[in-house]
Amino acid sequence: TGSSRPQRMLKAVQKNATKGDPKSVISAIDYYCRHKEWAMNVGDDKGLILDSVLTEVNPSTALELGTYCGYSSVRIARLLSPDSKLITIEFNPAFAAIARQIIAYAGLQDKVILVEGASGDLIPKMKERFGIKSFDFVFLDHWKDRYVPDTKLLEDCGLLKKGTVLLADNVICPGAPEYLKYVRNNPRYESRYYPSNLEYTKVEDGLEKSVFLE
Ligand SMILES: O=C(NCCc1nnc(-c2ccc3[nH]cnc3c2)[nH]1)c1cc(-c2ccc(F)cc2)cc(O)c1O
Ligand SMILES: [Mg+2]
Repeated sequence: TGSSRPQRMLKAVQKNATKGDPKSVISAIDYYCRHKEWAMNVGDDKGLILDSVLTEVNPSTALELGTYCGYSSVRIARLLSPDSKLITIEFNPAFAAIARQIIAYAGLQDKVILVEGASGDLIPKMKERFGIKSFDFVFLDHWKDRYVPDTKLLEDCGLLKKGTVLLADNVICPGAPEYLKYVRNNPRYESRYYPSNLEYTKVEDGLEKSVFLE
């Protein structure tokens, strides 16, 4: 059997990036996915918005739902301060295996805790397993029909505090219409849409930033 798209992406990183240099890992993936083979990373355009929100929030504990190959894990972890941590949840073991290698290649394995499993099962275990009181930042980039149930679960598990920032990818394409309705009509959130484009394409997409108010 041949290689998979994530395996080819890892090869491109090992060939074109410098070990321990997160910026070169990000550029190698963006180059490969723009010129060789599209893949569902948040990408360079939306990545700049992710970077600016992260710099503003400067989270001590961040959560990512949907690791895929680790592109956004690297984008997030490279901007975290020394004792901060990113916990990233990935459902697909094959994706997780590649993501671990890409995160390690970037030299960020000490800042990233990659957990394999379903978000719905793992979110309620965050406190007991990782000693998390609450998250300062959550990046939603997993199955789009999980955005609402997992946001509600984070609320119910007391994992959001006043000022926690949720940033959701793909609210236009593939789209998360129920999520937009949920956060935009909810007095507990202050939401704002950041227009951009679907990674490596001219198709419209964007990020929704929602601040938890209580
Ligand atoms: O499906 C996406 N992302 C999700 C992957 C994932 N990686 N991990 C999970 C997970 C992780 C824990 C989970 N727990 C329960 N379900 C889970 C699912 N899901 C996605 C799709 C597109 C896309 C756009 C246009 C197209 F024509 C085709 C595709 C673009 C994007 O930026 C995406 O993020
Ligand atoms: Mg996405």
